Amino acid sequence: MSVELRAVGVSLSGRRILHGISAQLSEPRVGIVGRNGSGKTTLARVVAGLIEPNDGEARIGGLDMARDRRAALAAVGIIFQNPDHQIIFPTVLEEVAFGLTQQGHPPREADAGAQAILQRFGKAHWAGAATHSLSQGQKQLLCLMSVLAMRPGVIVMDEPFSGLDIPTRMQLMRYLDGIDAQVVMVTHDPAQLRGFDRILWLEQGQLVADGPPADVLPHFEARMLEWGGMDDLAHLSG
Ligand SMILES: Nc1ncnc2c1ncn2[C@@H]1O[C@H](COP(=O)(O)OP(=O)(O)OP(=O)(O)O)[C@@H](O)[C@H]1O
Repeated sequence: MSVELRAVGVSLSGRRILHGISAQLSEPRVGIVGRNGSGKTTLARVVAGLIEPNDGEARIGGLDMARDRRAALAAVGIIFQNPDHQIIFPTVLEEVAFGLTQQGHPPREADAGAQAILQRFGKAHWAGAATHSLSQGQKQLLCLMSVLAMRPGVIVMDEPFSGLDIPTRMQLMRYLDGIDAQVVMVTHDPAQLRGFDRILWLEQGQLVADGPPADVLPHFEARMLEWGGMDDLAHLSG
């Protein structure tokens, strides 16, 4: 699977948010870093097909995700920062089965698929559990299992570990290690990108660096520390 961004430009509410982003992403683990407001979430939503670019195009496996929603449902899974915005069903099994039903699987098949993924993660006993009773980390794992049940080629994650304590984060990162799908992950924490293959660094909606972590992250961290030492918060509006 490969994500292809060709001169992607996005305007929201009349404001230019992304400018001419081009990248062909075929590496298994791709990180997107940048300051608050640099356009990371917008780019992640473009990759997932949730935003159609005003200019250029975004494709996965040659298909335009924003125009072909059926293909998008099969090709790309999405995990957001807050699992509470994603979970809609009262029980774990219903939540996991929902995506499979949406993909067109009949109910019994969807239930079997949901059971299988719970089993794979050693969580078969969660099937009847109330989703609202889960901890934040458990909810995020539920989202991950729900997405994996749909067997996407690409998983887009937007700050998936913020708000989780260190052991929970480490555990979820270990789960990620074992996943075959390509992962495109937005974060501003370089520590979460250990083992990644490629990093895109966005500033003010433009790609300012693109390469292996060893090349990009030291510059990114140095720049963040440099900016952190300055009083520039007053300039962030606009
Ligand atoms: N629907 C919208 N309408 C207008 N402007 C928007 C909209 N959504 C985002 N923006 C603006 O686009 C810019 C980029 O936002 P985006 O959420 O993509 O950045 P980000 O890098 O993910 O930020 P953060 O790290 O704070 O989540 C910000 O200035 C934001 O205010």
